[in-house]
Amino acid sequence: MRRIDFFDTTLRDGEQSAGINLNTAEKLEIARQLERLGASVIEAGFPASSPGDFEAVQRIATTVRNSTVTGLARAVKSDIDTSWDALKGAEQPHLHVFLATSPIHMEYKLKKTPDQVVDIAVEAVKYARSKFPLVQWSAEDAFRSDPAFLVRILNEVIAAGATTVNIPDTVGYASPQEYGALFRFLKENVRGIDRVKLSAHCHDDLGMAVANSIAAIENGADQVEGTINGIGERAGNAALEEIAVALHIRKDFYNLETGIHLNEIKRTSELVSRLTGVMIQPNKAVVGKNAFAHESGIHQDGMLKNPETYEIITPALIGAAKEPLALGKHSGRAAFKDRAITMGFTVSDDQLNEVFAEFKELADKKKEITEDDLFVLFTRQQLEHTDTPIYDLESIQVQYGTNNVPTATVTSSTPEGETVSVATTGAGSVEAIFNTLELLVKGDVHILDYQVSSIGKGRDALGQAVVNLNFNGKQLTGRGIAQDVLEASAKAYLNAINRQLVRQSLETQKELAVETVN
Ligand SMILES: CC(=O)SCCNC(=O)CCNC(=O)[C@H](O)C(C)(C)COP(=O)(O)OP(=O)(O)OC[C@H]1O[C@@H](n2cnc3c(N)ncnc32)[C@H](O)[C@@H]1OP(=O)(O)O
Ligand SMILES: CC(C)C(=O)C(=O)O
Repeated sequence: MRRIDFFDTTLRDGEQSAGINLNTAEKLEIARQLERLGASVIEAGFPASSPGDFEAVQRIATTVRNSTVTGLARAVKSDIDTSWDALKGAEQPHLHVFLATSPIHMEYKLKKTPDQVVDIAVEAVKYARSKFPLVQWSAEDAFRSDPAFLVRILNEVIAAGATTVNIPDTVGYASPQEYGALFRFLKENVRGIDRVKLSAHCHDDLGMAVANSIAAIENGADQVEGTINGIGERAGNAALEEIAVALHIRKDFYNLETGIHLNEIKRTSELVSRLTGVMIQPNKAVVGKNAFAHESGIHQDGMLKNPETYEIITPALIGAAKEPLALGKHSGRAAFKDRAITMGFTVSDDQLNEVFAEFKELADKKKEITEDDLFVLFTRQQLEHTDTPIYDLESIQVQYGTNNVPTATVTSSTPEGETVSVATTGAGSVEAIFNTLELLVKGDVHILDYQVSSIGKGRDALGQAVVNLNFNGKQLTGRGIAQDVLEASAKAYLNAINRQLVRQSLETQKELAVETVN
């Protein structure tokens, strides 16, 4: 049976969504889960773009073994060299190098003639192949390129040693018929195209990314690229979980296999949503909260008589069937560890002891510990390990009354190692907290977005806050979880600020390392 490879770019194109910033521990956790999901290729980042991306790609390349790990590079020698340093420890070092081929990108962005673009692409692929056994070349904005020019440049990059060629619809402009026709045309006209992998990369600006990816598959693509939950630049990328489930459910029509373990989809989707802070719309295909909810009487009647009347996908297929609650206040370490492993987490004994203590604390406060709560405990544990001095919230007190001015008092340790208490007022409790924290961090902070949600069900569910803010000119997203939403809000704010401190510290370390070498 023909196989379609899944190239996951959640950690690169997905992270390019406005406001998403993942740290290395979060990226590693997502990469491990993508490996379990069965992604053929994981694009872990853009190593030359920042020390943080470099570190994450390097960690993922040396950790993941069952998926190929790649990183993105411009057609520039220094980007390729930096990517090699990040990726050389991988099982099968793979580079993804790109250059735009559409008239508008060549003329206005690159300021190069088509001939120059061909030469730069060929040189970059040859140079990349002198280091990497696997090199994917992407024609950025391929769909808006002249098809004859695409044939010419693809002939050249394949001759230069590209092992995969990718034909992106960078701005989400294609319709399925047109995108499929382009793949058929390239299959029929490019020399050596059957010797390399042919890849599709679609964006969702007109809501057609998944349909376009499937059209490419129908017309000869060997690989599809996309992200979990469809996150990504602007309107996002093709949602990989939707493509995988569509190919499975309509196997009778497509007759293809993918290597994707469908029962890992729900867990992967939740992990990505929680760590990025990007909520999943309730009616989203496959992973939305309502994807399996049958509300109206006629549908419910049909479901009761025969579920197949209205249900084409079962929750169990994507791993969404919930286990009965197994853990509570009286549970011990063995059952707890077993549950962590079943949920797909990799935790050392030290980490386990730490999370177990938090679990016991939570079990004292809550009647029921759900899988959602456990998920929060495990992911939080992965987030908060850093050697960089950061702000650590010790306590928060808020005075609120309908006839009082809300006042917040925060006590926190600072990166300088002091413990300070600050207090001020605001128009509401949350504003009072944010104003107080702004005094604490002594910076220029603008709140761009703020969301609060509950994790799990019931009135004693944990509260999650996501704060998107601008701190001294940098856009950052922070997440906080606590029993109380005000505490969660303060934690989310400080989490965003701490991310910038960790990033700055990585940049300083890199500059010092460069100075030492020089
Ligand atoms: C379609 C996509 O998703 S492509 C991936 C997009 N992702 C990102 O851009 C995220 C990471 N990017 C970054 O951190 C920065 O843009 C960097 C570090 C890569 C470069 O930063 P800077 O050196 O400041 O350059 P800046 O971003 O302003 O401009 C990009 C430059 O790269 C050039 N360029 C763009 N694509 C390519 C390419 N594929 N190959 C070679 N050069 C390229 C542009 O023409 C421009 O060159 P110019 O400065 O001579 O005009
Ligand atoms: C780098 C390429 C593959 C890309 O992200 C795009 O064209 O959208």
